Amino acid sequence: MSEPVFQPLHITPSDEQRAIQLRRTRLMLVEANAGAAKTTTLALRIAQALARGAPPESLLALTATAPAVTALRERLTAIGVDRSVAEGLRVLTFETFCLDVLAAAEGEASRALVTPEQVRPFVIRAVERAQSLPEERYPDELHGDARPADLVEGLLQAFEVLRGRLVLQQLDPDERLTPAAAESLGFDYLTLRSWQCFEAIRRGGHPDRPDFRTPGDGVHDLARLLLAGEIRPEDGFLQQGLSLVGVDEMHDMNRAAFTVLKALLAANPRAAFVGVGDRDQVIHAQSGAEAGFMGEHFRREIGEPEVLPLTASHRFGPTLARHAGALARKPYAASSETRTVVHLEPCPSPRLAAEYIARQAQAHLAQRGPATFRVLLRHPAHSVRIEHELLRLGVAYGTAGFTPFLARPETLLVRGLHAHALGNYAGFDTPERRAALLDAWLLFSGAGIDSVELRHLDRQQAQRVAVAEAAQDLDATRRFIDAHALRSAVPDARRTLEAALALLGTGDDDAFEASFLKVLAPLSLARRVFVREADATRVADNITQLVQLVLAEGGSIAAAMQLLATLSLRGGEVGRSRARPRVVLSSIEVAKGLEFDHVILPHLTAGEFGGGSLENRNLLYVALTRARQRLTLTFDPERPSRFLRDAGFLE
Ligand SMILES: Nc1ncnc2c1ncn2[C@@H]1O[C@H](COP(=O)(O)OP(=O)(O)OP(=O)(O)O)[C@@H](O)[C@H]1O
Repeated sequence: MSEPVFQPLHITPSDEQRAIQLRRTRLMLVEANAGAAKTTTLALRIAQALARGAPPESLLALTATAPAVTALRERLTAIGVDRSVAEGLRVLTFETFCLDVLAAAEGEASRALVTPEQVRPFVIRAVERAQSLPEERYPDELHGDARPADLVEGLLQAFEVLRGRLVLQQLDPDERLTPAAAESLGFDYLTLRSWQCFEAIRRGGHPDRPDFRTPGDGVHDLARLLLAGEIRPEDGFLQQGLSLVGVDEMHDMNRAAFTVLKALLAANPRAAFVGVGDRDQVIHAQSGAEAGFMGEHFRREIGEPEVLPLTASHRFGPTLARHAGALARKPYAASSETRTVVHLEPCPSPRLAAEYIARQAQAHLAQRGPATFRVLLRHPAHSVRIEHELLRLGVAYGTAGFTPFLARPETLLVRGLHAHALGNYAGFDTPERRAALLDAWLLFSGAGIDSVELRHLDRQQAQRVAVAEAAQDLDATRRFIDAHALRSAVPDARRTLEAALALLGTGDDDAFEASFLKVLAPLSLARRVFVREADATRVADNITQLVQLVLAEGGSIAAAMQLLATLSLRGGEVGRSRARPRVVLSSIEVAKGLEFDHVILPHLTAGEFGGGSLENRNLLYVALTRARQRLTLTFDPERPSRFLRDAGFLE
């Protein structure tokens, strides 16, 4: 009897796609260029399994990131898998999958610490513990000039690598850590001792589960427990009766995820495996992602896969394929009927670029078709001017991967300082808006809530209650700023904020232009709050962009602030509209795996897109290859990015 063959809607699969869809090989890998239909073909393979009668719960698709989950779900419904079936399928990030397995094994989920700011106190405690353990054999290796608080950023980065690469698991269990062993693992002794203490704090205190998990710890903990034999493939937690395991974006896999995959395949010997990826899209190398897991490691540790090709891009035409191929230095064919237009727009200043992009967005919306329009940004600070122009023109837009600039705490702080200095709270007319403003004040002032009535609550809850109460009316808001946000501020922050208030209180526009940024010192202000230097820099850049924008308005500072208040109200209305916005500004990371009819990639100017590192090149490669019909690149003609030449856009 011939078997049923799934027939997709809207597309006619190529012979290469059909081969992957129908092949019953146990292990299959597909390495292919962006847009060559990897995700679609994985979706076809899953749909084929359903057509053969596989129960939906026996199918599992895993990805490294949340955007890749969205992309695969979209493809499944696009090819005609019934929406209710598609929604019921397990398409998960490795992290979510592992957290589910751990919750089953441990009986209860551990609490999640998500931001570096939440993790910071534990890192500091870990360093202090490492430096004071009485049994330490190499105390001299652990004391330098830096204070533990100054080490946090570097340690968090190192911890991400240690987690993803399972570095300490490479040591013999009986081997003690020595400075020489640390060096052979590529880390300094203090980092590894601090990590051991951090892990002891994180995992101590409860016999069955860690006290908390940070992002990546789901995969890390499950991999660790598997390697230690504390959870075994045959224990049942991984035996899930699977008939198919698919992995999308497999180039983003690290050692920890690979360890879980290996155990999962061992626990489900009847499951076929299909992995798809593109080594030029590795953008998570900082957590140990390596294309080798779809190459030599796979062969050595899991088995010899059948490798099937997907040769040509179905997303865009030959011109864009040629540029993407030049950038990644590899052959790139296109079979798409689409003649993707590539347009270079020289923009001598960021302001001109923002105006150009906003006009393009406006023209796009005027067409009223279903086509999608996405502006992909290397840095969220680049969105400030663009959003400003969009708001001016009344263009409805959304953001993905970052907060709209008017809702960012640093924007609220600058507006709030001006409002407080002049007693004019225009734009802060609802309790929600005032609460957001007060949260921003508390964030940057470092002030805690010290109230006898709220002592029974933790810091976050106490802040929520106190802020909600103070935001009820304007007078209470004002009083709260004076009595809490300023008076209980950490001394440095208080001095800075009071100086900024004094400057703004003069109403002197020349003084604002000459000294506001000097007085506010955004980078120092942000460094007090954020652990990662990159976050502090981003926030400081946003403040600088905002101040430049206020100055560029040309009129008085008060009028510019009033305009921001008006635009903020308008932005709020846009945000409340239920329709899916057809113009979206996003980071490149969250656009991975997705595609749009018109993509604009601004600021391909020297120094703006990051250096010529492999990570930046891969980010650009991902960004370019999101376009279907039109790709627009803006750049300063005096200082074009070297990538424009590498990709053959410029001679
Ligand atoms: N046989 C086909 N005919 C026409 N279009 C197709 C066909 N197969 C896939 N496509 C279309 O090609 C586009 C790219 O497919 P897909 O997103 O699966 O590529 P990908 O290789 O996963 O891309 P990326 O690496 O960027 O994630 C989609 O719009 C998809 O609908």
